[in-house]
Amino acid sequence: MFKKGDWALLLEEGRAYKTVVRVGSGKAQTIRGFIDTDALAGAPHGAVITSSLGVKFKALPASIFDVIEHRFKLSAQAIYPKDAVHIVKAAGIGPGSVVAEAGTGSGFLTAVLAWYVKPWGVVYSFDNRTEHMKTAVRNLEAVGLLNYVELQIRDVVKSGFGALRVDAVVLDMGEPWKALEHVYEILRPGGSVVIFSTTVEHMAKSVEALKKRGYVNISIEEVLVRRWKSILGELRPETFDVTHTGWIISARRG
Ligand SMILES: C[S@@+](CC[C@H](N)C(=O)[O-])C[C@H]1O[C@@H](n2cnc3c(N)ncnc32)[C@H](O)[C@@H]1O
Repeated sequence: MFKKGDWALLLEEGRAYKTVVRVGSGKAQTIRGFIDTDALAGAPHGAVITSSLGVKFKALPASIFDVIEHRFKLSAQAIYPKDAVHIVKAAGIGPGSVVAEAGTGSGFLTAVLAWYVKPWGVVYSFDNRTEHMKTAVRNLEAVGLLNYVELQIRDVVKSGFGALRVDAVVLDMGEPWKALEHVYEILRPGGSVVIFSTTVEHMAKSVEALKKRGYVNISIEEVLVRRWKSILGELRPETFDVTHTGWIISARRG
């Protein structure tokens, strides 16, 4: 049953349109008319709700990825979910992990990291720009994950990460190779560093710096996801899709 404050995924009946609304937040505007989200409070999962334009939606509990995709605000280029979950795997992150991240940006990746380290772990997340941090706070609050994140305004190239000891470090920032010296100081032996790079030049500099600093087990991976139409009689790849995002470079502190 939905309760006030839950996120609901609304699937238009018979069509591909979907959106996410917050239960009990009054009228929510969609391209199919207004939804009375108060009417969802107390309704069972799977209930049908009708918009002000008479369009019917099936309401299901939204996943963390539904909320990130439909409701997070963007103030810097964000990591796509396909890359975020692969970063989690590459860094060996799980419940209880202690992770440092730079930069926070809009907190898309931070939310995914926090989702995986909870309920015992923590994500220390750094950004040198206040305006991005404000967006991240708003996004993390929206999904109830702020308690698992320690945010700090800090230039990690100039000032490092402070006195931390972490299991993994994730870098999605300009010139991450310049932060690797500080990463080494906080990473426990055997811990993982993961760098997200969007260009070949960026990737080459990161790999070179990892080798120079003695990191081991360096690996470069790219996550390619091809979406297909799920309409019977039209089962084929989507015509338009995201083609390139970036490379995930991972290494261990030896
Ligand atoms: C591409 S965005 C990160 C997006 C984030 N991973 C997400 O999924 O929302 C890069 C961020 O790195 C921050 N940044 C760049 N250089 C930095 C530095 N030296 N120290 C800390 N943060 C830095 C920028 O301010 C920016 O917010």
